[in-house]
Amino acid sequence: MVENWEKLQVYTRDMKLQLKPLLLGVAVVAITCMTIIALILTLVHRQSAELSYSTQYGMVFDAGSSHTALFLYQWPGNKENDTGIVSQTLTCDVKGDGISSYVANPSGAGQSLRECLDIATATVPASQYSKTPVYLGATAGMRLLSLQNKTQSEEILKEVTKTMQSYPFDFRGARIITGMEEGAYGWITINYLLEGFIKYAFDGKWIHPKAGTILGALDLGGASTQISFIPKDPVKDPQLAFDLQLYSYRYKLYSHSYLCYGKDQALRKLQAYLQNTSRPSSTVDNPCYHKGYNLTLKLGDIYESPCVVKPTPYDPLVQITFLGTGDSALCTSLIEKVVDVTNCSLYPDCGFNGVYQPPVNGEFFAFSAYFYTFDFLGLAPRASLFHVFSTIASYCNKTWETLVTEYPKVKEKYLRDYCFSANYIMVILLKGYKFESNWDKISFQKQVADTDIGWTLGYMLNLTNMIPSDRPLVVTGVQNSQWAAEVFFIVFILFLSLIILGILCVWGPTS
Ligand SMILES: Nc1ncnc2c1ncn2[C@@H]1O[C@H](COP(=O)(O)OP(=O)(O)O)[C@@H](O)[C@H]1O
Ligand SMILES: [Ca+2]
Repeated sequence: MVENWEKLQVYTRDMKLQLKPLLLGVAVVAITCMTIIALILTLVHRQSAELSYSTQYGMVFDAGSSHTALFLYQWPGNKENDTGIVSQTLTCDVKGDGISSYVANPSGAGQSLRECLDIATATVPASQYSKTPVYLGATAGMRLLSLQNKTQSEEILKEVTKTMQSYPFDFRGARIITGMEEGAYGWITINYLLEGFIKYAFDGKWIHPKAGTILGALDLGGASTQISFIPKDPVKDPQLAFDLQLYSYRYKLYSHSYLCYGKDQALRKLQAYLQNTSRPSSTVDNPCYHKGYNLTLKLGDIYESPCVVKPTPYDPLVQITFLGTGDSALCTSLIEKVVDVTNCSLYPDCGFNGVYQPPVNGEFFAFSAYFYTFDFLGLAPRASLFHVFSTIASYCNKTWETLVTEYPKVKEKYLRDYCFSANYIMVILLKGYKFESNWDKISFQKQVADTDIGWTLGYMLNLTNMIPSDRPLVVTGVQNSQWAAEVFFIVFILFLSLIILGILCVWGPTS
């Protein structure tokens, strides 16, 4: 018995001696292999996660009264709830005038969009076409046309729809947006780009920026102009109040769009006023045009718009000639005759033409034609009131001959209109919106973070639900389920290795 017992002990000891290096080897190999596998799996997980986060695209046509432009945006996929993440990939200017000018040839409006759609097709990866939403929003030019002739405006929208649907993108509609939307979306664009709604802090938390970091928006188009801001006190007229809930915060926005008060329609009003006061003469001085610049128009060019009242008698083919006199002060006083800055009968607070407006509040960005005009005159982003007035006066005072030699590359239409536009801007900003004591709060800007300021980005963010009404969740680099799988796998390997090492320890040193 004793002999057998000793034999068994010797046998076991020999076995242990033989197995120990084997088990140790197995443990080391297992730990190494599993660590490698864990690393590979982690990498694979991350890679596949990155693939599923491929860049997404969205685009919006801004069909303005004077021209149409396409804006293509991109953002990392599945991170739509983040903020400050959407950026502008490209812009494309559609050749020709705005879509409302295609009354006689509606299919031409559709055709005009093709060039930009082709460029977008070449830019967006083919795999993303069907996931790329495309919108068209038409503004005041089409608003006016639909007032004049609804059938014609519908015909044009039908044609642009047809063209957009013939591309492989996710067509989400072509419509006329309201003035209120135009104002509110411009305001959303600015504050989204400036991270005024929500900020991603260094500690990984979403924070709501301090009050006062929200800016107001001033947009000057050709046919309408918009003002949008958060007033100090609640908006009294519910028709001009825009209630928004963005990332759990409520904003009570004041927004108004003045139809017919874009700079091109305002110029028509001025021309109509001059024509009316000069009748029956067929020539009249225009102090908003430069000395040496004469312009002959048919009455139809002035009066074929719902923004002006036709005279009686009226013959659209009769001609009138405007003779430029380049007098800034006179130009301003004429503008004050077509923009009613005195009529505030309904409310103590008002903008112009009797429209209710609470006192302006906070900082503002002025974009579109505000920017083009002030940038051309070297007054952007900011200049003192004194400098602004003297610059405008000396520009208006230049003869047409001097201007053409000084700026050979600038379009005649723009060069001719900057004097009027600059004076118009000063009238509506100072006397209309009452920025007299807040002039230094306005900054004339075109872009924020390489993205154009306009209503299109806000429109897309809203329609694709990229600005949730509630606070976004913190987004990690990979999906949560993948994280869980990876963590579980690593813990499992460590556990297994510990068991093997434990067995070795229990068997203890044998030699
Ligand atoms: N480079 C420029 N210089 C001056 N004015 C410009 C320039 N580019 C565009 N504009 C003007 O800006 C205005 C843009 O208005 P638009 O967006 O077409 O109309 P709306 O917004 O009223 O539908 C037009 O009056 C156009 O002539
Ligand atoms: Ca516009």
